[in-house]
Amino acid sequence: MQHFQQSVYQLIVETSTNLPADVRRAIQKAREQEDQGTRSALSLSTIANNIEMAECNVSPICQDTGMPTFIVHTPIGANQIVMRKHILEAVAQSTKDAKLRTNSVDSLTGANTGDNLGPGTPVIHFEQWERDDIEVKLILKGGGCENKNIQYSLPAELEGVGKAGRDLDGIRKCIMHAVYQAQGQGCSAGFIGVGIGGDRTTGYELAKHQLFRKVEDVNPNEDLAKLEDYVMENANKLGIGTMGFGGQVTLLGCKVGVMNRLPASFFVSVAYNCWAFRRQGVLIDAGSGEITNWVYERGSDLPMKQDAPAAEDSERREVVLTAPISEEQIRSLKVGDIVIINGMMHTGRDALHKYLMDHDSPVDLNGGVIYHCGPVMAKDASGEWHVKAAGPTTSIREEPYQGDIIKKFGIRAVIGKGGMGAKTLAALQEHGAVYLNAIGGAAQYYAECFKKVESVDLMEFGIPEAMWHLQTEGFAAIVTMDSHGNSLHADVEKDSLGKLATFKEPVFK
Ligand SMILES: O=C(O)C[C@H](O)C(=O)O
Ligand code: SF4
Repeated sequence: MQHFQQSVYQLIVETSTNLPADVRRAIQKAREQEDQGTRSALSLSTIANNIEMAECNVSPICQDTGMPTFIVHTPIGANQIVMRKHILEAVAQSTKDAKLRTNSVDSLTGANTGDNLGPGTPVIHFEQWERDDIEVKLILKGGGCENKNIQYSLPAELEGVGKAGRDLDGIRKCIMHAVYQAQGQGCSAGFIGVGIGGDRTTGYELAKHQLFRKVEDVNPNEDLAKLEDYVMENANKLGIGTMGFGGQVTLLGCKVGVMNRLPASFFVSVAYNCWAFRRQGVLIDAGSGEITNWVYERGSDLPMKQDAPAAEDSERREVVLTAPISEEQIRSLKVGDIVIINGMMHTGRDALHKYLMDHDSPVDLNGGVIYHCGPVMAKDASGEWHVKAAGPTTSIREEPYQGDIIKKFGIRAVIGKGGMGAKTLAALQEHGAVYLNAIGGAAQYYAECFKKVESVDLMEFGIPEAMWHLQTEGFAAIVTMDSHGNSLHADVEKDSLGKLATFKEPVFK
């Protein structure tokens, strides 16, 4: 077992930096289905580029490397205590090497352990099997899509689709609703794992286990196979599209599992996974600890097709802005414009927004740009910081604070993903600011725009939550909420709710 730790390390690096071939094929297919030249199609091209960049840079596809969750099958009699120790060491090492973000945070104090180890993290499940080798599977599921998981207790009355009973048709309605409620916030197009039955805990566990199925497999249960096909065909009619920009492809995969339940309970649990569907596995020789095979076809076998330059779209304006930005420049922007940002950008997410409510900002934010982002950073030998992965985080979490902070500090642009709510929209209008949607998960693509790390404040919040001051060049994002009261997110949500309602009539009797 000399090489076991190194094998697990290799698995972590591969999972974080190289999407497997079945996931790549699903994304490739989505690109073929999406209308060319639309916002969703352009975003899918960026996603495809980002996948290639991550593989080439051996750096995280998305900065949120999620909750590392291992499922380990061992031969009878194998020493699981030693294996656990090696897995923890491999996790700490890959964090140190910036292959994983420092993602383990004390829930009460907010302190980041800095090595991804702590109570409950990582998650390791051991199971024995009657084979001589070891199998280690790993999923890195990010927090943003985890927040879009949902559990239904049937019977229920659901927005859009109405009554959902304790039968296959009720389950169908739950799944359609689950895709709708995620909107673009979990970085659609996504994959869903569904668990029918169990209790609240095992239902979710079953749902997550479905994510380990290969994208192209067929459910052995005929009813569930039909349900999966139905969802794959119809969820895309909701029109949510990539990142919630509207479009033809909203869902890339649907896998449903079933287990028994208690007479009183009927749970339908849905695990939503973003397009950055990072899961891989290895078979390991129990004697040497060396990898003998990969469980999922590796991504390197299927390069993502690169696009010819996108066709000119006369409807879409491209505006270059250098921070600090004036109110006049902002007022001239409208939903749909592409903005290219140069100059200084400041990261800020959950801890910073709460902090700024009753503290001064460490730097002048007048005319400034706030980026909802928790990057992966690495320090070189000379002590200089470098951005290793830096896509946007889900902005809606800052909704309680954002409007007040924009006005208090004179911020002109907020960049994030998934959109924000009515309070922020009103503040954008009142103060003269915009919300720009960046492409979630495109962490390598955006990291390249940060030419220099100027400085950092509030490091006591930990690397992802600190306020990084970044010299930026050519950061492209789309205006999805402008200073005239328009919100693409509100429009897509309303439109998709209307579409959801068309799935109200029974299908499985
Ligand atoms: O934590 C992050 O950086 C992103 C998160 O996964 C999100 O989708 O909001
Ligand atoms: S930012 Fe998007 S792609 Fe990255 S983990 Fe979160 S949901 Fe997934």
